[in-house]
Amino acid sequence: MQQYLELVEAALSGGTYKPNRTGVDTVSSFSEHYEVDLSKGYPLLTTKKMDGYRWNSMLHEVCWYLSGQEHIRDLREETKIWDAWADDDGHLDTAYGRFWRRYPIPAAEARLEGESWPEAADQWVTEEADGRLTFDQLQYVVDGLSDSPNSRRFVVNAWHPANAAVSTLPPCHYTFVFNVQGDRLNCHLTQRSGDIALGIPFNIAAYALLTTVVAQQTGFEPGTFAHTVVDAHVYCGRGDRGEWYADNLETLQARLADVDDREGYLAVREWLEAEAPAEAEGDERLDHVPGLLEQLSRDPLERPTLEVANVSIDDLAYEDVELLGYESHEGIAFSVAE
Ligand SMILES: Nc1nc(=O)c2c([nH]1)NC[C@@H]1CN(c3ccc(C(=O)N[C@@H](CCC(=O)O)C(=O)O)cc3)CN21
Ligand SMILES: O=c1ccn([C@H]2C[C@H](O)[C@@H](COP(=O)(O)O)O2)c(=O)[nH]1
Repeated sequence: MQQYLELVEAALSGGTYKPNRTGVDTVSSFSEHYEVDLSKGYPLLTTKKMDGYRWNSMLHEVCWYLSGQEHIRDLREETKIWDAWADDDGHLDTAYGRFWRRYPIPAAEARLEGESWPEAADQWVTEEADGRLTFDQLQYVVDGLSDSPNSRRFVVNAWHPANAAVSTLPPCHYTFVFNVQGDRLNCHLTQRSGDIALGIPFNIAAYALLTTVVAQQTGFEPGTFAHTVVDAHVYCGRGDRGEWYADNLETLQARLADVDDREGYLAVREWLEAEAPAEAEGDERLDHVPGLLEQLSRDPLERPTLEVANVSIDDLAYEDVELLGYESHEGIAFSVAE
């Protein structure tokens, strides 16, 4: 997908050096945006291998979101990608699916005079085992798309400000809006923070799949996936390796400006590996820049397609989604900054 390569190129060429809470530094760019037409195929990256275990992780992650579970006890049987952020019981402080499917409704005593809130018996409201009321934002949107497709209120929000202020990892992709134009269902995702090498390829695949599923369930064609990433960053390593970029980013960017064909990115990578201090033992591949330069040197291949069984968002399971006609370049290993 050319748009992804342009995102990588934009962040590396225009970004600034930015340390952050993880201790793994970044090259970061503000407010990157791109759009993908889903009618032209499924935007699973082809410039690195995304089928096999990566596809498995991504698809189980989407099924976990749809489940509305607040824990990863089922998800961690299938993939380790969320393990580092959960406790031994599988509790996770990041509420994606839980807020999509079970957003908290204020208790009766917390409501102000004149405010409108649904009651326990109302549509899309669940009375939880302990009596709390929650709201199913995703089902509300799916039903609304069928009943009043021209509505401009199809917002699903995973951000709760008070929770986000104390959460160990508040949601990164925190709000999305569906919007119908003609027979096309479009989806706009806003992400506050995006790990370009590891997180974003999964995020693109997940929301393109979600849009395809919701379109199928509501009788629309999958339209455009639009993605805004507020802090779009490339991790560039820990310690001396990360700090090297503080002094050398300008030179790297001058070299990138001189690249005039894909091969040229490999020469930049060679220069970087010769100049930058080696990554310390245990920190290998926390610098994502070399791997992304390798990716920039590769030509995107034809997009695959998706075949999704006709099942509701409640029932969607791993076996219901098939990836067809996928071919890719080799996999690239990156380590995750915790
Ligand atoms: N730094 C960072 N980047 C992220 O993308 C990220 C976080 N933290 N924290 C929370 C979640 C967890 N996510 C992750 C975590 C790990 C991989 C990862 O290691 N991906 C490997 C494949 C691993 C596998 O499927 O088992 C890859 O090569 O894509 C991807 C997304 C996305 N999020
Ligand atoms: O779906 C996801 C989840 C997480 N990320 C990345 C973005 C950041 O690199 C980290 C989160 O760190 P913060 O300090 O909370 O921003 O995880 C992603 O890209 N996609």
